[in-house]
Amino acid sequence: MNTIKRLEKIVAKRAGDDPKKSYVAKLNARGVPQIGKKLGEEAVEVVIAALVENKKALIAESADLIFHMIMLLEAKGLKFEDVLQELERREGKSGLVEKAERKAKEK
Ligand SMILES: N=c1c2ncn([C@@H]3O[C@H](COP(=O)(O)OP(=O)(O)OP(=O)(O)O)[C@@H](O)[C@H]3O)c2ncn1[C@@H]1O[C@H](COP(=O)(O)O)[C@@H](O)[C@H]1O
Repeated sequence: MNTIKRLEKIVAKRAGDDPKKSYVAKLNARGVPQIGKKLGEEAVEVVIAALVENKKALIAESADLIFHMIMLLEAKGLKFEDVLQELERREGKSGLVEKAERKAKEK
């Protein structure tokens, strides 16, 4: 089983545990708005690490970001696999082409 899947299992298992004993349980108990807030903070920390810190810091902040993304997806009944499927669906289509098509539809 890969790392993401193992982590998802842990997050799902811990979600309803005692908030005093588990970070996942504690944040999960605060609901989607707080998980989302934390995710946003971690995204900012990734950008700061990329701009002014070293590669080790960027890796650590990226891990925090992905971990909290997994928590948010779990809270919404989704899996990382759902995101991977969307990325796979987009494979082979340039972002520039996709945007042009979307803009044309909006007209
Ligand atoms: N991968 C992670 C993981 N990554 C990051 N974090 C926590 O996410 C938080 C990141 O927030 P910050 O960097 O802002 O640090 P903070 O201490 O919260 O800072 P402030 O909020 O005080 O500003 C820290 O508390 C980290 O410990 C994680 N907590 C848990 N996991 C995984 O989840 C499992 C279950 O954890 P528990 O639920 O705590 O048992 C663990 O075994 C790990 O596998």
